Amino acid sequence: MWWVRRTRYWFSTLLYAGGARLRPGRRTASGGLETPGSCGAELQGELDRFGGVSVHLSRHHTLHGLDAAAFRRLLQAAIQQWRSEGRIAAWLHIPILQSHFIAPAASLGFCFHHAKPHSSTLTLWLGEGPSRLPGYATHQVGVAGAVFDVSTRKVLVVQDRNKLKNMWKFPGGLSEPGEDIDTAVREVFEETGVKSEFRSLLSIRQQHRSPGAFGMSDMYLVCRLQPRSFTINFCQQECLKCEWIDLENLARTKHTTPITSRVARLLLYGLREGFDKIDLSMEELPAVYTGLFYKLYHRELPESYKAATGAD
Ligand SMILES: NC(=O)C1=CN([C@@H]2O[C@H](COP(=O)(O)OP(=O)(O)OC[C@H]3O[C@@H](n4cnc5c(N)ncnc54)[C@H](O)[C@@H]3O)[C@@H](O)[C@H]2O)C=CC1
Ligand SMILES: [Mg+2]
Repeated sequence: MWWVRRTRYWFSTLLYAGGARLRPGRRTASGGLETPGSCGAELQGELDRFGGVSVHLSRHHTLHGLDAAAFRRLLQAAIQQWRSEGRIAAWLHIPILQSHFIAPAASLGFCFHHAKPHSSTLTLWLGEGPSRLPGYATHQVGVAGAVFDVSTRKVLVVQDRNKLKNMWKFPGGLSEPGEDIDTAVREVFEETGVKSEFRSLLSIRQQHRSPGAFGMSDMYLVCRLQPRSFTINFCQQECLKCEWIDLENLARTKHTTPITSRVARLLLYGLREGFDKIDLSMEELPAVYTGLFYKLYHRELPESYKAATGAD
């Protein structure tokens, strides 16, 4: 019951963060603050395991109607308190409709950490020396499917409608948050109408400063998929063409991208020597965090090694 544990953890951190909870005062009719100790506006934080304080403004109903200057005073008092308590960082989660609190927070040293469609998160390092807070996510993950039919030796390829050069490539696209590498199965179906099953991971490309990733880094993974249907019904918005083509032709043609050409040669090698020579197969394992699982990809380990400790 991981969620029971999580709920308990949340309450205990909230209680432990009692010191991080402030009552600097209440707004008066004139917009000022009354003396500390009175009830009213307060910034209630949760302590994280590193000693940082996290404040979710959406949980602070007393902030409604507060102007930027009053919020700045409240936050300034809170920062002073957190410093005196030895907190190492402050995290401020601001709903988009309370974005007028961003400027006063920035004037006190807060910077953007990340933004989601309906909220932004700002941080302030309070510890010694330069900030040790990790940055936000830096990569996007694109997954493509090399759908290969062993009996006909044909592989499914598309030409992108939005590209300047029309090269053959494997159908694929960006992984949604929380989605597994078998994004490839979904993307292949959405782009081509062909149903398939995941077999293995074949290659990983990492590229930095990618224009398609808003200047961030791009991981592009190609999977080997087994076709479960063959009729093509391709997406007209994304693709110009979609065909089953001979694998040897794909390995030879100039009308393809270098990565597609390399993976075609990898598939040819697998076809001749056995796919176990090229496949990174997948196994689902329990994570150290209770209730969570992950998928691990590597070359097949012989049974005799699976339980081995490494000692002779
Ligand atoms: N070597 C290869 O064979 C290639 C590999 N890739 C990799 O494929 C992955 C991405 O796959 P895609 O098929 O491009 O993604 P995708 O299939 O998830 O979505 C692409 C579609 O999103 C829409 N779109 C994207 N950016 C847009 C924008 N700025 N404005 C409006 N619409 C927009 C367009 O409709 C586009 O057709 C990346 O990891 C990339 O590195 C991409 C091209 C070639
Ligand atoms: Mg695509």
